Amino acid sequence: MLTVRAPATSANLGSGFDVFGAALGHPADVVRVERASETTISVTGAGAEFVPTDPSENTAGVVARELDAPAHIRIDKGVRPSSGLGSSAASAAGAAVALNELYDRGLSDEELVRLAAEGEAVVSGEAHADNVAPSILGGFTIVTDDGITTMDADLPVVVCLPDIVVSTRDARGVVPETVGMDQLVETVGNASTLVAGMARDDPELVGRGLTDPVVTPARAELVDGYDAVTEAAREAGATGVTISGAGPGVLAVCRHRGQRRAVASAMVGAFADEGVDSFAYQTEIGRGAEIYRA
Ligand SMILES: Nc1ncnc2c1ncn2[C@@H]1O[C@H](COP(=O)(O)OP(=O)(O)OP(=O)(O)O)[C@@H](O)[C@H]1O
Ligand SMILES: N[C@@H](CCO)C(=O)O
Repeated sequence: MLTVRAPATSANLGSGFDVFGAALGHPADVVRVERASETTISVTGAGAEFVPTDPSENTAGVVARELDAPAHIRIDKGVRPSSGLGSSAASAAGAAVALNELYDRGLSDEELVRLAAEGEAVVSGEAHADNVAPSILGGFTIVTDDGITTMDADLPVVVCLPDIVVSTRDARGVVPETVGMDQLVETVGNASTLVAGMARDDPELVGRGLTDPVVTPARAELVDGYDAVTEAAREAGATGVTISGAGPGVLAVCRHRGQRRAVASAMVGAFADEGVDSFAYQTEIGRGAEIYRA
């Protein structure tokens, strides 16, 4: 038996659609694996009722199949499904790290990310690595076809999770198929600013770099109260706000840890004013998946 904690993640970070991702200090999925002749899956925790236990439909089950590593897999969901916090990715990442260790396969970090991305494909239809990379590697990650770049980053954030469901499939459906040159230039500028900010642990630069003129405005239509919550977070001192992953989670970057409480309370209050219940995680960019009990 082996246990792995795989953290929630926030993909895109506004200007880095399908490229940027960051691991969060919490919440996390806990994945327990035990060798077996056939893979079985059981799921408990946040939103467990929405998670398939058929291994061919569960991201962790697909990882076991791809690695040819059958196991009894127990997933304790800390990351609510369809949250924008990389829920399905956390299970895939946890399973990849756990099964690699359980079966002593010796995969490299990059191979583990590719394997976990195959697990993700069962949910989104495509193998995205922008959530699984930070869940496995930790910190801030940049995923391109040519490889993965990782960076440690120390940044306080708040992620507010409204009680509405937005599936990644639906959120991808509203993304514009083309962009104008002005939007391209703005996006490149913001993405570059964000990377410089991550390298310097500078919340002002990261906050500025979260702005995105293309994907976030289209997706904001799917998140009731998004504009009001953004404004409230900024008024409470956040340097920047964006949709976390495909939504509906909303991520705000704070200047210092002590500010998170006020930002969290402002975001929850703004959602409440729109008639939406929500919960805010006061967290930070954190570590990747950890094997914490063998
Ligand atoms: N192990 C798993 N954990 C969570 N969801 C899973 C898992 N396996 C399959 N799913 C399915 O994946 C869907 C949730 O994934 P989705 O990508 O929509 O949300 P997310 O991972 O929270 O968001 P995002 O990728 O935007 O951060 C649900 O429909 C759920 O049934
Ligand atoms: N980059 C992906 C993350 C969610 O899987 C998206 O925003 O659609």
